[in-house]
Amino acid sequence: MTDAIIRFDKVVKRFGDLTVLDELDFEVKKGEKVSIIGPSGSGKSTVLRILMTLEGIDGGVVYVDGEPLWHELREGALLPAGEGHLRRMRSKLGMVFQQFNLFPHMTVMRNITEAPVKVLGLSRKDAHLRAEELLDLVGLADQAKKFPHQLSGGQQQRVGIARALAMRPSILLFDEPTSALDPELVGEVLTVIGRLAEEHDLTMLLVTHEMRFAREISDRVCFFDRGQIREEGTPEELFTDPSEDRTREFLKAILD
Ligand SMILES: Nc1ncnc2c1ncn2[C@@H]1O[C@H](COP(=O)(O)OP(=O)(O)OP(=O)(O)O)[C@@H](O)[C@H]1O
Repeated sequence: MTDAIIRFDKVVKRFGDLTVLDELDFEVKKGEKVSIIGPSGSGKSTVLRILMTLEGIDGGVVYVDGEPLWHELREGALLPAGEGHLRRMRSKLGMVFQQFNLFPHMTVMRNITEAPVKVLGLSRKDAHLRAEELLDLVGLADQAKKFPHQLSGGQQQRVGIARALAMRPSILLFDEPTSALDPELVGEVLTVIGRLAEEHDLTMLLVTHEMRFAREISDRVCFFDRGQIREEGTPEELFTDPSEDRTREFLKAILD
């Protein structure tokens, strides 16, 4: 038995001839905050996209909350999952995207309440009350009636975070949430993510090129290279005393 809420067990992912994940073993414990860093093209975003059921897998098994994500156990055999199973499993996870992905024609409030009403079946009133709490949490209580184009990138990303939280996921995934932002707007988004990291029950998995997050907020940092975890440890261990040459080279290039 393991207390992992996310477990990749020898997961293989290919795009044509390209093997992006090569029998990847990877675990995240409940409540843990984990950063994935590594060179471009090493498969970091693919890990998140598989968890969000946006990409299938070609081998191995992914477990979320103790259940196979891409498979269903039927009569003792692991068979490909049906749409109902995927939908149920997907509801455990929320994702914050690099490009915010807000609905441009909807107000901030509507962006946050739409899925809870349509997917979770919440009443408009309950969804609205919850959205107000979340807007407060991300420091945007006075922006509910605005449209995305009336907000800065940092504000849009904070709406993106509120929107993901509105679905009450137990796991929150972040795919380079600050890389589309002007440098002066990164801090406000990091502050909100840092606040969320104090929530013990929320599991967070973050792909980032922003070493401040990896350093300050995560319990564990994983260095990805060519579809494998080459090295992992606490931020202290990985940033101050990496044991692998590849990690050292990567950190030197990114921190110089
Ligand atoms: N839908 C796709 N079709 C074909 N190749 C893909 C697809 N998605 C990703 N890839 C390739 O898979 C590899 C891993 O992509 P992925 O986005 O996971 O990398 P990454 O580590 O997140 O990179 P980056 O830091 O640049 O975002 C890359 O070589 C990419 O070009």
